[in-house]
Amino acid sequence: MIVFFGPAGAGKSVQGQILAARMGWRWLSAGQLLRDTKDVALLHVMHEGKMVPHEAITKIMGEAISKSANINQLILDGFPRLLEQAKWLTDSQPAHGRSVALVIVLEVPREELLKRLEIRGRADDTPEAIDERLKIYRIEMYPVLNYLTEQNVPIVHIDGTGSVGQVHDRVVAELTSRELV
Ligand SMILES: Nc1ncnc2c1ncn2[C@@H]1O[C@H](COP(=O)(O)OP(=O)(O)O)[C@@H](O)[C@H]1O
Repeated sequence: MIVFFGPAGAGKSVQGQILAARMGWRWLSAGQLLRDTKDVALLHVMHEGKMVPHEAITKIMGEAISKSANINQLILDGFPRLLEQAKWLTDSQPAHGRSVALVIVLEVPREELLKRLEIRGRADDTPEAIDERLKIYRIEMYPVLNYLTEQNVPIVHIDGTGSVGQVHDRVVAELTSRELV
């Protein structure tokens, strides 16, 4: 599994989808899987930019990972976001028969994130929800990355600015140097 990590607007989904399409891998986006449930209570939480309950997101991600048994490599996007999710993921690695090969942290300055989110204009991209999501990221990123470091999960920080193609090239160069492609 390769995890794309970063704040809202960093380009996790775009990069995750391009990489999956190019390599024949599967892209599993927490946000997309949650939206696909059409569950009114979950959608309400998402609309406020808050995190959905642990049980809900781990059930959805766990099922999606289990259903992907025949897929060579999985790209996780937007999961794990919280420490308890990171713990769940490393604890369930043996059950899934997969481990996290690399965490890619996409780095983009705040002003650029805000510009990108304004252009995206998704239903849950209200100023309040964006603020809340960026705040949660600032608070949670260190516990999650520290925990994964302690677990010897490789982490790389990649510059997420520039064109989609430029960022993709940086990602592929990193995966190539680690012999993951
Ligand atoms: N790992 C997660 N745990 C809990 N809630 C999540 C998680 N991932 C996504 N969500 C919910 O889905 C919303 C949209 O997430 P996502 O599509 O990844 O967009 P963004 O990258 O812009 O935050 C989040 O604001 C949150 O409510």
